[in-house]
Amino acid sequence: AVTTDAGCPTTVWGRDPEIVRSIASDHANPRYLPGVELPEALTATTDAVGAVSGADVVVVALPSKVLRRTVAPLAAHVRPDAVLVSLSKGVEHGSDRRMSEVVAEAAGVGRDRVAVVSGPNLAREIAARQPTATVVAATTPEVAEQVAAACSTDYFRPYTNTDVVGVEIAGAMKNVIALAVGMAVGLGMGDNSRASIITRGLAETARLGAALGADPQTFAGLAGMGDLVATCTSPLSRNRTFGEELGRGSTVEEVVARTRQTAEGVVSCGSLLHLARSLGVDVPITEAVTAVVSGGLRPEDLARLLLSRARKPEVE
Ligand SMILES: NC(=O)C1=CN([C@@H]2O[C@H](COP(=O)(O)OP(=O)(O)OC[C@H]3O[C@@H](n4cnc5c(N)ncnc54)[C@H](O)[C@@H]3O)[C@@H](O)[C@H]2O)C=CC1
Ligand SMILES: O=C(CO)COP(=O)(O)O
Repeated sequence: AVTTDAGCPTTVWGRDPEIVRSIASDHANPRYLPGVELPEALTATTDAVGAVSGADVVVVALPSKVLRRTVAPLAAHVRPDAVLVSLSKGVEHGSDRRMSEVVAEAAGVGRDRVAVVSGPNLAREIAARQPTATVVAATTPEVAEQVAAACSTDYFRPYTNTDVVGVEIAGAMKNVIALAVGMAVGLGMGDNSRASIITRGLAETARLGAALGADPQTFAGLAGMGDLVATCTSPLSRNRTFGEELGRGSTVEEVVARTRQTAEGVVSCGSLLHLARSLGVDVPITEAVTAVVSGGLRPEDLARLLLSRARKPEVE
């Protein structure tokens, strides 16, 4: 919808013929965006090859788990000069690859042709055209600017950045931190606990980013603090809501069974922990969340575990 509003003819691909028909004919997606009116100019198709063939920008908005296998069959149909854009927030299980790396590999294109859009961008609020800002990151300013121009509207303001690593690590980590905040809320903890987890979550995100060569300033920006605050404080966040249900006593399996959409933090906390350990980076909140998700720790023991760690300087 944003690219359509930005004046770019846009086609959405979907697997479910009923949803595709509804987007194309009724300008609505009652399953995912009830009550939202989509732009009349937005078209939709179940033909993925038709959707990507000829497109100069291909936007990939898939759960991290299915990204590689969904993009790979389309590789031969992507225009050689097309730019691919990843909206996905996670780290691939098994390879620890960032989403833009997975897109580049699956599509068989250079990393300089893959951009990332990430920021405080809850889908429902954007669909309702509520004002927000975001970050478009690409290895070159030219590609970032091309994508920014394609999604710039009077309610959606993109800022460009060439720190792809920082933007993606921030987007993946904030989901894990939102799970921890959700657990605290579900357990009845208040604003001090929430703010402490958000702030120390940002500290461990920046530490991991630094070890991967990210620009420290990215973490104070929209894709860092901005998205972290939006996700950790919004009832619209699937990750925070998932954490809340864990905090109230549900098991991971029970919440997964009840949830139709993806809570990426559950999928990627283990990979992020693995990545951090391989670099010798301390990520205590991610470690605790991974322990809860894998069944090795009860949410009610999470605070005690984090607070009993050895004292240390705030800034190291
Ligand atoms: N929903 C949101 O507010 C935002 C989501 N993101 C990120 O975007 C990514 C996608 O998120 P959502 O759209 O919310 O996820 P979702 O769980 O709603 O799924 C997105 C779409 O992928 C389709 N899909 C699922 N499995 C598939 C498969 N095997 N093959 C092809 N398509 C499949 C689903 O049918 C759905 O239409 C995630 O990484 C998320 O972190 C980023 C910013 C905001
Ligand atoms: O990434 C998001 C907002 O920027 C969406 O968060 P959730 O995946 O937790 O719903």
